[in-house]
Amino acid sequence: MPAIEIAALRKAYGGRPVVRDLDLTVEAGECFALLGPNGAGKTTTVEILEGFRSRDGGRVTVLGHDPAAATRSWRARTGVVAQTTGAALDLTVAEAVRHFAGYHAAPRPTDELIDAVGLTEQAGTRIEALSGGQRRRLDVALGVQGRPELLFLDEPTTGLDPQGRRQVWELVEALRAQGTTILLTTHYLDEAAQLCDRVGVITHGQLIETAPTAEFGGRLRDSATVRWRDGGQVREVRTPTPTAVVRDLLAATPDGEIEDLEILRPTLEEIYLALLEKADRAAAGPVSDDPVSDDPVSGDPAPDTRSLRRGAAAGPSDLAQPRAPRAVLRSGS
Ligand SMILES: Nc1ncnc2c1ncn2[C@@H]1O[C@H](COP(=O)(O)OP(=O)(O)OP(=O)(O)O)[C@@H](O)[C@H]1O
Repeated sequence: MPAIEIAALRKAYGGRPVVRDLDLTVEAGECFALLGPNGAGKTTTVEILEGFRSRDGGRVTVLGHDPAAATRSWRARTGVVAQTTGAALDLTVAEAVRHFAGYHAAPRPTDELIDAVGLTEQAGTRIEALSGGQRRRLDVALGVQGRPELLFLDEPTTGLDPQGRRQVWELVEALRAQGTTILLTTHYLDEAAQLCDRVGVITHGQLIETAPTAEFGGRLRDSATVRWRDGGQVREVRTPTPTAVVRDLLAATPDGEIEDLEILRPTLEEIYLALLEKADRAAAGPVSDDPVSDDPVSGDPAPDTRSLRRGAAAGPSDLAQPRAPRAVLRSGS
């Protein structure tokens, strides 16, 4: 049985829809990352799944139950790291952890848990005296304290320093290895790529893309940028067929040496931003969906390889601003 099943979920605030016919299935043991811009509807969706927010329509099943009718035993099987902390500020870290241990049947040992989130030195510090990042670490500790089957992580590493992020990642990886299902919302694409099996992108309350992390972006991922230098000028073409572009370039290069030739693939972040731009364009009006006639990342027209020859005038897509995608091949002088 999937850990989470959502069908046609709807939610509006004051008549304004913020979750619109959302469908999603998360399998047991899976880590799923929900990405999306501010206000996209991520927290609203997650809070409905947690049983903390009502829905207006659709079917939702979490660990076999409707969270709208959450029971104590069902809650004990889920862990929540929300965006805002709930622990009393005058407790020390250790007191808070011991206090919340009482809510769980088999809590993780206090010292082990505090150590796992890197708060051992702050165990005797009052929560009100912790930095924002240290409080976030405590939130994470309290969310995983009850060894949940399903863990909701709402932007768990926002505000953490790089070391804190790594510690939370290690904790999440350990939980995954133990079979915990994880639903993670994040603005960090590297975090989604590092931790999760699948990612989904939500914008305007709709899921516009769901894919295994390795396949995220579909044909956007297949788009490449061929960049080279021609007479001191940087030239650039975006294309789904970089080999053909390089072949044309070589044919037009008498000495067989293309200066500063690079073939670059879009980063996860570029793919994500391209998906959002496309969704924004679709929301604003009809767009072309033809994979050949449009460059899927830039939205530019497909390159005319005839214009690649040295000395030929470059069209607008040929000279698009370089955007520093990840290099996968580099050659040249
Ligand atoms: N209780 C509420 N009453 C009215 N509007 C709300 C309420 N909670 C959220 N919203 C609105 O619903 C929309 C979606 O909010 P939500 O918090 O789900 O987005 P999000 O994707 O989690 O954003 P972020 O990345 O900023 O956390 C936003 O426009 C927000 O202002």
